[in-house]
Amino acid sequence: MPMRVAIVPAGQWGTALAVPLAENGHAVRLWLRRPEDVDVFRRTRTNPRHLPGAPLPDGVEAFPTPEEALDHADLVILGSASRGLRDTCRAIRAHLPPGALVLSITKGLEPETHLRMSQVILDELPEVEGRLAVLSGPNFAVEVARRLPAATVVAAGDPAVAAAWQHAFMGPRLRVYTHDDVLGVELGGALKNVIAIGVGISDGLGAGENARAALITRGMAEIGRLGVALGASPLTFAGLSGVGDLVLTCTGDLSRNRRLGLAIGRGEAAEAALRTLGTVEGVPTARAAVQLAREVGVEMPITERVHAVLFEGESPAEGLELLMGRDRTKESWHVPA
Ligand SMILES: NC(=O)C1=CN([C@@H]2O[C@H](COP(=O)(O)OP(=O)(O)OC[C@H]3O[C@@H](n4cnc5c(N)ncnc54)[C@H](O)[C@@H]3O)[C@@H](O)[C@H]2O)C=CC1
Ligand SMILES: O=C(CO)COP(=O)(O)O
Repeated sequence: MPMRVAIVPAGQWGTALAVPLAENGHAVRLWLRRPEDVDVFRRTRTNPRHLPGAPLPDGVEAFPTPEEALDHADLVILGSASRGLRDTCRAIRAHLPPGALVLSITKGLEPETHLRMSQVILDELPEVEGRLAVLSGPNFAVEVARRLPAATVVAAGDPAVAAAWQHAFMGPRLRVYTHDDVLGVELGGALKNVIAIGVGISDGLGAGENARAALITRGMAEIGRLGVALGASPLTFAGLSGVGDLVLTCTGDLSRNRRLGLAIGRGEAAEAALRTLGTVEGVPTARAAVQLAREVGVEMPITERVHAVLFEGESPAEGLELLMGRDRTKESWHVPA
């Protein structure tokens, strides 16, 4: 049955997700935060600020206010970067249709509170408890918008909620799997961005392909270690939202996190790279992840080094040397009792 879907706000990822939804016959409304972007959309049917060169199908409309975008919505997608998610929740609260299902597509941890994105949403919008799901997986927005084949995961506490989103999105170009481990799915999507910065740094330094594979694999180990300590199921990290997204982001040059790392590894200024790249979620997430890992007493050596390079003036070469010089250990996801 065709539904009304609001994407609030629609950045690169939210705009791309309008494509499979509209192709499934749903009426999609985008909230574009700058009114001039709405004018451009109405003339060109594109969102050039966030997703240039990707014309959107009939059935997608753009509006300058959340109120208009959310009017009679059955399904609501929160599409902000992590830094704007709280403000987004506050901006939509008064206009959120009662009973609408809500989906988080944001990958990150809040630096000040270490909360996952679904926890931030519930903090601001407690009334959506039971109606909230998260989507995460190996998905570059530009490829989804170009209708290249992709697979992703929707996780929710209530299987019927996850199934509703699966039904809304699933089509010939997008496979959607459901999951019940919200914590594990969200952590995989958030923490892999930090490792992708690390792999980019290593590649930018010219450390080689052996180093890249080692960082990806040991990165998975430390993500799993933190995840399990926090209560996630270890097998979640073997799935699309875990190793799937980690591999994509660490190896795909479309990744902004990887590209930030590449720039740093080549000796370029991080600030300049960040200005060009825009949203790079691994930066704020690195802060939260390091503190969270210390709080629960698990080691995240790669995340620690990325944090030190980003925020403590450590050089990429020093970071690599420190990783290589760590004490001998066994290969495990060992979590202290
Ligand atoms: N672009 C991609 O390929 C994918 C992105 N994601 C995730 O989706 C999330 C959004 O990323 P993109 O759409 O790529 O970023 P983007 O930079 O294209 O869009 C960010 C959106 O957040 C809004 N925003 C930024 N600061 C805000 C604030 N202070 N208050 C309210 N709104 C604010 C912007 O207006 C824009 O609509 C990120 O967490 C990212 O990790 C997930 C999968 C794929
Ligand atoms: O999450 C993503 C791919 O799954 C997008 O990666 P970047 O945010 O690094 O571009």
